[in-house]
Amino acid sequence: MQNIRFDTHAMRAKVLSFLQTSFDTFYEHTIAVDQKGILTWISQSYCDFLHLETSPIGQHITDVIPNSYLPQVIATGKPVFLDLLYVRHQWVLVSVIPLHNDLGQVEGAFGFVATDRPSSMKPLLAKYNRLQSEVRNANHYQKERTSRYQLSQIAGQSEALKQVKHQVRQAARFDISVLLTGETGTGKELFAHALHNLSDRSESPFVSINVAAIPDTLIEAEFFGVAPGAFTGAKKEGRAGKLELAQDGTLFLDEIGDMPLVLQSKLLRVLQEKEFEKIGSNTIQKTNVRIVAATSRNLLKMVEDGEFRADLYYRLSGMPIHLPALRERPEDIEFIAERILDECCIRLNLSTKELATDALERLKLHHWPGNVRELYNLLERACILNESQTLICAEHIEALMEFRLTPVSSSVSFCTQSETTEIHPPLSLKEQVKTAEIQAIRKALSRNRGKRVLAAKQLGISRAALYNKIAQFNIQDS
Ligand SMILES: Nc1ncnc2c1ncn2[C@@H]1O[C@H](COP(=O)(O)OP(=O)(O)OP(=O)(O)O)[C@@H](O)[C@H]1O
Repeated sequence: MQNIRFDTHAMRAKVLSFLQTSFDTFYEHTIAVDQKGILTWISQSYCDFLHLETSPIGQHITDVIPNSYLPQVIATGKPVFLDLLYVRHQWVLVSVIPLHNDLGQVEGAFGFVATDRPSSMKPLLAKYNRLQSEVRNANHYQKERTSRYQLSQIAGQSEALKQVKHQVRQAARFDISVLLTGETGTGKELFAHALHNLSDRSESPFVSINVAAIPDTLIEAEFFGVAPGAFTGAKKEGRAGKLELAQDGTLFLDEIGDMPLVLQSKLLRVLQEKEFEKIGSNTIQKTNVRIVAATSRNLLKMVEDGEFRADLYYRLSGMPIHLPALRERPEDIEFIAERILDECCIRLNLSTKELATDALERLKLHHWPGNVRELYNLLERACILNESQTLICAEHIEALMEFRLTPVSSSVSFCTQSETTEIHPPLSLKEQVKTAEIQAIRKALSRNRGKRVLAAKQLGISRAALYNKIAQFNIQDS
């Protein structure tokens, strides 16, 4: 059933009426939109499920179900069969089919929810997750070159996030370089995947390279590849670099601020000339990739300080997109937290959990230096430690927040819950946060005997972000 066509209006009306009744019988919920995505019909059961008090007929589908597949089906004319969709804090199994007119043009689409019952979804979701992880393990090499996330999977309803999504959609339409900036853990990599998936290059590879994670001595080989027999010890058959693997697709350069100056010049040449040479080769290879770069560092400041090439900066930032920190969009915390709780419970095979109102309020008060990654780690621990609970409360959250801000005398100290609290005039929030970060970093470094990679992991931030903070706060290794 690729599409539905009708020879006459009368037949169309008859068939549509028949289909609506049948679908209403066979499926839990049904919905229909016109070619502009405006809702023309919705079953009462779907209204109930969505907790809609007034009829949504006449509204745009994304105002009712923000991540619906219907706009995609209208745009592409291709159906979606039995896919998972996250609606009203739970997964549902949906199908969407386009409706074509006599000229073959899409004139609307039908959506069906096959089931919304968590009990019947659980085995399916568990199997889905298991299969996904098997595929990941079995085909890790290939996986590195595929893009995993869609824009609709990025949770959040804040104006700031909507603006970012809009910019990503726009950037995806044009073949320009994109520079994603924002603090660690704000979702830069997630958006890079989504951008690739939305672009015309989505059928080609998505290849990522974390510049900060590769030693300077190896980065050129990783980037450009090595010609056969280039040097003693090199593989006889040579090795393809990430640039070559990303041919026709997207090359994601994470932590671009950590790129050595020598490689910056070479990357500039790739961007300008669209060609490169493998290490140990004189042959020039043509390249066709879209570069999406990301950094949590202040690249403009690095340009001023002579640490980053100005010409490369402007080449990379064809479309600069800034991701706001989580603390700047507290209204997103609820959506993201619920998504994380569901994901964690399914992945860890735990009973379903919800967030209590006081827990949400507590989460909104936190500063989130590690942004969504930190939130993810905290909620994952909350799920594990409160395995038998169905409600995650403020006290569960509080217990996991390593440092509680407690003003003591003229300075800020960080007490565990068992320590007493004195009330004194508080310092500014900025000062308190800074002190908290310094304390947290010192503690993580000392716990991990100065090993920064381990400390960064424990803090839920990237290695590069940790290096930045150590320099910024002038923290000495003890
Ligand atoms: N809006 C969101 N909805 C759901 N998950 C999110 C969202 N934003 C970020 N995440 C999750 O947070 C984690 C960190 O995201 P990501 O790695 O994309 O951040 P980043 O900005 O690239 O971090 P870094 O600068 O440290 O590399 C990932 O697990 C990602 O899936």
